[in-house]
Amino acid sequence: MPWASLSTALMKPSPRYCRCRSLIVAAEVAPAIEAHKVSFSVTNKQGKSVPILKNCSLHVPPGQLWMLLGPNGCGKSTLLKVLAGLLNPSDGTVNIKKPSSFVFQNPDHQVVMPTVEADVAFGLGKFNLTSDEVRSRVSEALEAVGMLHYSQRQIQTLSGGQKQRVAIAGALAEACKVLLLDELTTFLDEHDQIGVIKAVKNTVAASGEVAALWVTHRLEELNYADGALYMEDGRIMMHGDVWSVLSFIKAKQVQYRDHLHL
Ligand SMILES: Nc1ncnc2c1ncn2[C@@H]1O[C@H](COP(=O)(O)OP(=O)(O)OP(=O)(O)O)[C@@H](O)[C@H]1O
Repeated sequence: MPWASLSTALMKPSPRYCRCRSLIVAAEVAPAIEAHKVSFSVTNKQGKSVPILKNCSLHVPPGQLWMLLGPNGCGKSTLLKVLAGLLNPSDGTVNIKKPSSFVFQNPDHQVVMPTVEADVAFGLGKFNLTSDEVRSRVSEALEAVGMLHYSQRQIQTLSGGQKQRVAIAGALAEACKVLLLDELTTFLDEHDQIGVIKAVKNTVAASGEVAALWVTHRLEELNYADGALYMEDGRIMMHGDVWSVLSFIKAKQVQYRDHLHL
């Protein structure tokens, strides 16, 4: 999707964008997500190495929600997979607080058990917890994403956004420190979209230690971000406070329109 076709509705500054002080304070804290000069290449059918990620460096402090933006095919999902350890970088280093959890785009691929409660408890089997401990972790996680009232509901009766929130609760129940979220709102209507993003924002802010990196195409979602990254052609072009990144994107859109003589 070219940037000129993206929503420009939220190009005005808002108090949420003025997080410079919190960013400076956060910079003194060890990042929850850190990548240093990460590159990733694939080998094509001709045996030639094709670079997908080029020298990407980033850091996300604990207790913050950051967004990763950029045009289609620039490498956002690949970067998220490298951060999650699903792909090995060709070069560079990744440091992520553990446990971390990757939540995918399609809500129907996230949930595996028949009821909400059973689904959130599903990943806890490996921890050797008592049933009281499991119940307490499941309730706290569902409460965090605003889904406690749904604990006995059949999964198939939930909306897409509610399924995403259950998937996030599953990660929280496992005490994950990092949430890597790949275009969660793509298949959701506006109401569900806002519900999921608020659940993540509130969870991250209330925990003070969970960090989330959220891939999106929707500029309006930046309203909820503490910081942002903008990628193009496998490179991170901007990394910092939301207002600076938005200004950068806006300048890009103007350049693009001028180029097309619009
Ligand atoms: N295994 C692979 N083999 C060959 N090319 C790949 C592979 N994985 C990713 N790519 C290419 O790398 C580029 C980046 O893909 P990626 O899915 O990370 O982009 P993206 O920014 O997430 O895109 P979108 O916004 O469309 O989801 C694309 O050109 C894609 O075709």
